[in-house]
Amino acid sequence: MSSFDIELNQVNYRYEKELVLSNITLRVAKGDFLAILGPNGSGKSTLVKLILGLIKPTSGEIKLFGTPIQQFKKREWIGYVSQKSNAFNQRFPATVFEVVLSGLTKKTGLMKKYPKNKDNLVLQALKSVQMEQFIHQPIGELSGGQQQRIFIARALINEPKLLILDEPTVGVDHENVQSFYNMLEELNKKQEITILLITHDVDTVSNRISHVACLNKMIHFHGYKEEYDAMEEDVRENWYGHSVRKIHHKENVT
Ligand SMILES: Nc1ncnc2c1ncn2[C@@H]1O[C@H](COP(=O)(O)OP(=O)(O)OP(=O)(O)O)[C@@H](O)[C@H]1O
Repeated sequence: MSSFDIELNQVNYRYEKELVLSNITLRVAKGDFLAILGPNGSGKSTLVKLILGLIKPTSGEIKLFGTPIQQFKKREWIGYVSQKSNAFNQRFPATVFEVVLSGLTKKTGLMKKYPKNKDNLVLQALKSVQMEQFIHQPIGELSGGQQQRIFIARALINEPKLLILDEPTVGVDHENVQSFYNMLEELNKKQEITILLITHDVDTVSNRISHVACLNKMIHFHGYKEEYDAMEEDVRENWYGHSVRKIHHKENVT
């Protein structure tokens, strides 16, 4: 069995006439914490849609946990949190418990009921994101950052091996962004969950990630975070299309 959680080989994708992703070859190993960087419209969300199986590549091959995506059945191994998750208004009629439970994909029995230990599963997922004290609260009463943690718990209830996050800190205030990334780091290091994170927030997340991939229609760089840090600024600007801030990760330690 392949040691890669995600493997893309020479993947192309076009919407109508526009080639959005070109010759993408990318491998994400178990335990990697990969940040995908790229300017607006560079194909980041399209790449995620391909990995989630929501769209099919125009050409090329995608494997998940060593299995071609067409045959891959273990959907519960992959948790996904989008940037728009944290958008409930105050009156949304669901509690934190209900939102987390709704993420459970495996149900038991003929009638597809929730398992007997469902309360415990919800509690464990909430503990992983340090939100267990909010279990009975209406979701709409939580802040954007807290809601985003609840959506991560919703993904964690299936005990995924891989977590995909599309700009999860959009709408999260600056103070809470650091603790949000601390939590992701813990999930990665302690629970050994592989993380693929789309972000513009390179500076803040820099301490936590192991790898960086720079995408702008094609993969311009994929390697260890240290190699990315060592790259000259003008090289990065070349693929990014405009100036990008250099990472000073040691200054960001909390
Ligand atoms: N459903 C669609 N139909 C046609 N073109 C699309 C569609 N979705 C995205 N595109 C185009 O594909 C390109 C890549 O879009 P994508 O959303 O993957 O980029 P992105 O890197 O996620 O952007 P952002 O950072 O702004 O979210 C863009 O040129 C976009 O206009």
